[in-house]
Amino acid sequence: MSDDLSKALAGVRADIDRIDGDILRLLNERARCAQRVGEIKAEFGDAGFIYRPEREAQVLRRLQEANPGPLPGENITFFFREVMSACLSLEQPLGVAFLGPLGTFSESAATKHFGHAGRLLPQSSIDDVFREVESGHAHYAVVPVENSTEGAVGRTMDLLLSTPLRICGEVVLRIHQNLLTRETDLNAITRVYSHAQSLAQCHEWLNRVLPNAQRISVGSNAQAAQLAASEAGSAAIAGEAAAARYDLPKLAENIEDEPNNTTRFLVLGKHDAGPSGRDKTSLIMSAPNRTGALHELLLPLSTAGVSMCRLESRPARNALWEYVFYVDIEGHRDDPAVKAALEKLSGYAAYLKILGSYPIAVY
Ligand SMILES: O=C(O)C(=O)C[C@]1(C(=O)O)C=C[C@@H](O)C=C1
Repeated sequence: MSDDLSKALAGVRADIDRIDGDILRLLNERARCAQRVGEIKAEFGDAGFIYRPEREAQVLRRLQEANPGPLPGENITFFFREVMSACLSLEQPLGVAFLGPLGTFSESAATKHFGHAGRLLPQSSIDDVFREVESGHAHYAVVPVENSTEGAVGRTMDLLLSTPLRICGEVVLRIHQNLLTRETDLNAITRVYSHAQSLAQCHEWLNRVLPNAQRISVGSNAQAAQLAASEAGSAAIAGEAAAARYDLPKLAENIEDEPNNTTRFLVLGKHDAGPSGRDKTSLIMSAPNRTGALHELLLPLSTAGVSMCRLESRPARNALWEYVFYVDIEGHRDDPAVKAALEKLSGYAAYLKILGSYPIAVY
């Protein structure tokens, strides 16, 4: 290194060292504030629910708006989620259940939302994820609910019908699929393992590039990666997290057919969230079995000026050819317009369950 270069770098590096020192001091000062918040919650008998999704969403939105750059807003969100995760763990370390094994997109969604200080509790089925929180073994659950290419996740939708848990947040994750294998030549691949949804998301790519490989559906794409890591001639379709976890090279990247492939996850706990200013409310309802009943059911929403952002129907399971409707609306259940619409709705609906109000995902 030339002397001039060393001198020029030393000056800027001294600035970086000084700034890092300031950041370190400020981070710990912030952590002490969070500890104090925890003590205040305890003093006021409010220690049960340390995690405050509405407050976290407000913090992240404010910082995104205030961000002058050059760091992109997405990075700011990532850093501050980690900061809040670390601060929260000083108040109370959170156990977060999700569909395992480690390396699934559900794990990525759980860490994206709760940061790395959360205690990850991988489960072997979506039923177990719900049970883990219902029984009090975990504080929160993160479950996939819909994918932009493949639609609703049926098991999650069905379990929402009967669970006492509440939705307190949502996580939106861009899904990039990769072909993971120890093989170095596509021609050597005779079997491709993945979760059925991931196989479907890469259907056209597989038809084009590996038309003769057998497609084998397994419980999760992390499990697929485990299999591909141990069997010659096999590959897995899975995400970055599985590639890193099982040390599998990527022979092809971003092989999903739909470039905007995105999955929405729900955060479930024993409470919903307070109003954050930009919220959603999720409901399940059923209409009486007569002409125009669904129209009547949705009318209170439009007359109150409440926007509907999602409507899905599913078989009621307890009666043939009867359906329940899953509806997401904009706003918090405490907002006057939403409150009025829900009151009206409860008069029309044969069945109405409010799953929770929660902040719209920040990313
Ligand atoms: O404001 C609170 O209630 C806190 O507990 C502090 C804090 C934070 O670090 O900003 C931590 C955890 C909560 O989920 C929300 C925010």
